[in-house]
Amino acid sequence: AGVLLLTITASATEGVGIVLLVQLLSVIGGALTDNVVVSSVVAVLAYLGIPATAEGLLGAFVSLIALQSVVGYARDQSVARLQFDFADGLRQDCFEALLSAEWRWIAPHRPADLANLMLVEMNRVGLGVQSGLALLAAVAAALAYLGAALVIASGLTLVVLVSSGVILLALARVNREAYALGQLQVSANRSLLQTLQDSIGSIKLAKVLGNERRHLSRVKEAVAEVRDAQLSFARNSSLSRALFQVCGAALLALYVYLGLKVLAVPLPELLTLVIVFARLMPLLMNAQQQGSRCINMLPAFAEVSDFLAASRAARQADVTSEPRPVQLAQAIELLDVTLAYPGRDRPALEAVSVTIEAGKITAIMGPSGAGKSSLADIIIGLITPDAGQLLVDGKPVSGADRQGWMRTIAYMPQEIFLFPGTIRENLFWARPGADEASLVLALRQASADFVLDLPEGLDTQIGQAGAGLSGGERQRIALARALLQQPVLLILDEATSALDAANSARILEAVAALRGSTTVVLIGHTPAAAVIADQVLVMLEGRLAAAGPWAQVSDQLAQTG
Ligand SMILES: Nc1ncnc2c1ncn2[C@@H]1O[C@H](COP(=O)(O)OP(=O)(O)OP(=O)(O)O)[C@@H](O)[C@H]1O
Repeated sequence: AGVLLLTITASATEGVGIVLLVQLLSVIGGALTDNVVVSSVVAVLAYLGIPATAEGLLGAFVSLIALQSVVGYARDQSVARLQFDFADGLRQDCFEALLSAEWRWIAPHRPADLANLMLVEMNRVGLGVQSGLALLAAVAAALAYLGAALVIASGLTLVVLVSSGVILLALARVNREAYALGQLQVSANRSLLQTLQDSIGSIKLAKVLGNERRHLSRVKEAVAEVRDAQLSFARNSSLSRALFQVCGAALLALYVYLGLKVLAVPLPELLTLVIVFARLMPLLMNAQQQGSRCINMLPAFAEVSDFLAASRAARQADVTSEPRPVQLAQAIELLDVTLAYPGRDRPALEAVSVTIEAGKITAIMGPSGAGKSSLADIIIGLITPDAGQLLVDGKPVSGADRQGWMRTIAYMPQEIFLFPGTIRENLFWARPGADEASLVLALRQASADFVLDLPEGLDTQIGQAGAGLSGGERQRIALARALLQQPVLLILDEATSALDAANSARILEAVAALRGSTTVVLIGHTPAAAVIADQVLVMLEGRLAAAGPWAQVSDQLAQTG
């Protein structure tokens, strides 16, 4: 509302300025214009003690322009603030909606696409808002000029109005192209970010394989795609500006001719009209340019608002701010669980029923794609199965309990994440403000007490994503962080598969020591984990193929081949 008020005020000063100008010309020409608006302006000036002389009018004109500049300055500041407030607010809404969405909806999204949406497209939305407000300002100023022109010479102004409308209509095709180019820009931005992320993520591999040039040419292609979309839009803008200028000049010449020869408009008014139209044309041109920029940004806005609507529709139901922790005393059961991902012929899980006893270690094994991670996602409560149930101590985990159940679980994926900062800060993520003794105990339990021997101990800084530590060290710190949570259930999803035998054995030893106190689920391909497990579940093509102690299951597998 503030921006609108400032825009209207700035525009009104433009209109009044013109009226002052016509009055000035009348004074110079010696004939005062007999017009209600002009005489009102003169009356206001008289009230302010400013005489309707050349000096008085010139002084009023300069003061008015100064006022206009001050208001314009304030408006520009407000527009900039509004632009960022809008984009930042939308960014925050999108991120909140993303965090609150069901994992099943989030999982297929590529991180680079989400980053592109939150960074690049959101900035473009901000620029669109800026253009929209500039369009509003240009239209308001044009209306003020037109208002002043109507006061001075209504007939001629109507001709101007109609012909300006015709020019704008003629540019409709240019605007349609601006929209299509905006859509192209969205897909080009997305593919650039994706290509950059892939290439940066695989620099090490590129060096080893010696295919840096291939990466370079892929990035070059993606950059060229973005540049082409931007250049096409710049060409589109320049073309519309050039067309507008030529048509504007031709029309101005026509109006002056009509004013002089046909409508016999008095000279001071005609001169003022020339000024009005000479100022009006760039304003309308600016309005067209800003409008076209706004249209170009519309696909980015559509992308962002579609994403926001879809993530809100995928909102995890029954989210409460204070979830009740779910206790586990006897067993976790899956009953006839079936899960199918969209676009896949075969269900990822088909009628799977398993029991995981509390305090025991369960290993889920099977080849790649057998459904191990999907099974873990259902046990965690991240995904609700299409059919079947998750029971904890015989009670279904659904509604608000699902959130409470997730809070009691620690999950360690293969690609663990350490935040940049100290080891202590990383451990605090699991239990803020945990005392020294608990930290040391968790590190010992996770076989990560090497940390205590580092020169800076718990205050050792670790780089981005845990740089400066070996894979095994990172994994053990992550295990200590998971244990600090004092989880009811600990899930290690392929957590040792990237480690060497010695490191993997260390982690498994630490896990084996949890037997009796924590329920553990180990997911993996290797028998090493199965050996320490009380129970092994073997998955094959989405079905449970065997279940029991490793000795029994391995015999069964050997028999069936
Ligand atoms: N988000 C998803 N969208 C579509 N299909 C998926 C999705 N996640 C998994 N799948 C498919 O479901 C099946 C089971 O996948 P899952 O990740 O559970 O197997 P897995 O046994 O854990 O495999 P791996 O050992 O390779 O991690 C696979 O065919 C996989 O392609």
